[in-house]
Amino acid sequence: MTSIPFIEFSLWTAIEKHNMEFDDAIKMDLEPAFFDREISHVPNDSRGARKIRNLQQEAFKGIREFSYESINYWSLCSGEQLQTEIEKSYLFCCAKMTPSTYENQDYQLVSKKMDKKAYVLYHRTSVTYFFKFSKEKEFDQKTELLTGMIVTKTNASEDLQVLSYSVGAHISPHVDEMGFTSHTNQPSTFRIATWMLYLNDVKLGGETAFVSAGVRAKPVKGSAVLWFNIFSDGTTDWASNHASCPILLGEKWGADKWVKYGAQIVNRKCSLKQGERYQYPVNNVYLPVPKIPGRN
Ligand SMILES: O=C(O)CCC(=O)C(=O)O
Ligand SMILES: [Fe+2]
Repeated sequence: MTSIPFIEFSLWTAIEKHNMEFDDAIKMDLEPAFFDREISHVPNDSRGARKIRNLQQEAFKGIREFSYESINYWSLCSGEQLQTEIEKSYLFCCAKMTPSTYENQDYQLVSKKMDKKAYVLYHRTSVTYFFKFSKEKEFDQKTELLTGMIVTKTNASEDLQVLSYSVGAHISPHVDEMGFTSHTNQPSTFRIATWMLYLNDVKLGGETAFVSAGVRAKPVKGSAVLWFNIFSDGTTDWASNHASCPILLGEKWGADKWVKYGAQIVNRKCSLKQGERYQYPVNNVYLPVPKIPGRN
């Protein structure tokens, strides 16, 4: 049987080894795995880790380019405010719903169907599972109502993907759709938009961090975030680059509904210009489209 002193010894050895390597490496692009060190305040934490993090954060403050995605990732996850007032004013509430009419029903719809066929990937330490909702249109109809997009038609959206995160789990920065940027799949299958639901309240951490847009969404049970992944010419919009911050306390449950490009063609015009963002009406008024730093 393993003794407590042996576990303690192993733990301290691991921490020391980690710190030594960390201080040697002087990494400019830290992996998210290093991220929670600052927050959990591991005793004898590496001084190098703290110093580098603070220096980087100071140096790259406000620069939200692709190459600084890790820095922006921890900054957002640590609670830093990266958006300007003008940028903040572009965010709006799609629909005001009372939690009782909306979130409870979705939560039940989801939990009723859960089974064990979930999987984990390295850069996503959450567990994910796709539901077969082919016969249940109720959820898709609600999504349609709330997003103003076409969701219920055949091939208009993917099956709901449910995500479950335990303590420490995270998803690294990524985009949900590469569009014409990297592959030659049928454009109709592109994930034009992501509609992400939060199914529980997370005690600490677990925010969705938009590393390029410089904003994070706190998981609040019954709320959802909608964002577009591609420009109207079908190429990647790197402003949609996002991640899930590590869970520090509690657990996180979420669900992604990916809406497809093909089905939207009737009410969303293609653009003749490169890199143009979609415009969509809020209370029948078309809002200005913000310029957000992307990859280039
Ligand atoms: O859980 C989150 O906040 C983000 C999830 C996500 O990015 C994804 O499933 O693609
Ligand atoms: Fe994603």
